[in-house]
Amino acid sequence: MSELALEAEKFDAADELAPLRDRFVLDGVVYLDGNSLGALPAVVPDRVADVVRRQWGELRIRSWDESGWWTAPERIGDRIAPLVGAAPGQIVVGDSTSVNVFKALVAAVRMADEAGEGRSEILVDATTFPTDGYLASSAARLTGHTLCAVTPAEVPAALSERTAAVLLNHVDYRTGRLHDLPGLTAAIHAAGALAVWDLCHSAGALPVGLDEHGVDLAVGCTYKYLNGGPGSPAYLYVRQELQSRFDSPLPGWNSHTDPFGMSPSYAPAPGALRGRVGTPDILSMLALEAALEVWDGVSVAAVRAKSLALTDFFLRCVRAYTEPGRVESVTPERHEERGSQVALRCPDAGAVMKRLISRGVVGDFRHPDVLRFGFTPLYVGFAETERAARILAEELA
Ligand SMILES: Cc1ncc(COP(=O)(O)O)c(C=O)c1O
Ligand SMILES: Nc1c(O)cccc1C(=O)C[C@H](N)C(=O)O
Repeated sequence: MSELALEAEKFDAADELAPLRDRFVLDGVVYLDGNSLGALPAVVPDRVADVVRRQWGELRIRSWDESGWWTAPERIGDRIAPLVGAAPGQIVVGDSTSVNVFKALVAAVRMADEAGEGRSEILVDATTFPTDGYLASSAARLTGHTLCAVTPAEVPAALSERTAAVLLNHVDYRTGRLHDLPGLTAAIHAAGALAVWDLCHSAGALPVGLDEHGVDLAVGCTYKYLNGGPGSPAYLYVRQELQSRFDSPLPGWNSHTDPFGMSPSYAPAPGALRGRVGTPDILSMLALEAALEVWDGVSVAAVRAKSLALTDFFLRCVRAYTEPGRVESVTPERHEERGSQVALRCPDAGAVMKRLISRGVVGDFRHPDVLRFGFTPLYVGFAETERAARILAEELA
């Protein structure tokens, strides 16, 4: 056994999160793709069966009240809140991340407009996951603002008295770079603008501190590190002090203060409920609620510590096993700048990832030349991390 393999055994033996793996349905595959689709939590299948057979099949319409269907978006939002550092009453679950990006950004721009300072520009992360960029462009056209794409590092210099809102990714989906949410939020506020953060690649992998850092609005998906399942609903955070000014661009009847009053005129509900739109997708939403039970008793700080240990160890193994220069890591070395993934560049990344998957090491290929490995500390261990690096080196040889 190699020295690194022995080291991995010691790390696994000392890993206080290791028992959590039993809360998931996993096989012998090394699953390093939880940043695209989290693994299935073991409680989910029976819960979904109960929702379908009993709540829907037997209680039928009564379940909107008796099974808590109607209030699921805010109840599950409160379950996500501690994972992203938010007090209750500020998060609703529903719709996709894309839709929530639109709601959050347009609402932010409307708040800025309302202040009457003539702020005419939106800044968007030039390195963003594409959907945010497309939606920012549409939001800018709809609100009559100009859109300026800058990298997160360029944001402080790009801010001005013209800036209305800034849309940023907390962790870059391609490189795994963790951006400075506290520092950038403070800079955005100092310029008098609003900060909207996309937490898709950070929530469930590291502490976010939404309340602590005064983030204005945030969105995120639940199918990555929150393991909610394919297409599980996303969430929208609206800071409490801003909720009364949150003017949704999608004011559906579910966000009406009296939905069953069936009034022809719209009057928004108080609080985070304003972020709701239409009827929630109950099957996905209750699968997510069950999935969130894996977090019972788990500290995000411990998850972060293990995530950094795993990514450090993977980088060490890759360097030890792979011919120098064969791959180049585009993931920052500094812990303060690293999310929960390692991204390695090589010209034949697409073909290499196909071979890796066929050998039971599942990561992602991201266009044009990135091998992406996501580390979900709740179920990934050190021995399999070493094995992944060893098989990768064989495939790169
Ligand atoms: C940063 C980021 N934003 C948004 C999305 C997509 O959101 P949606 O769930 O709407 O497809 C993803 C991944 O799919 C993402 O990585
Ligand atoms: N949402 C996805 C999907 O529906 C199919 C395949 C992948 C995804 C993803 O989530 C991709 C992911 N956001 C990424 O960072 O690449």
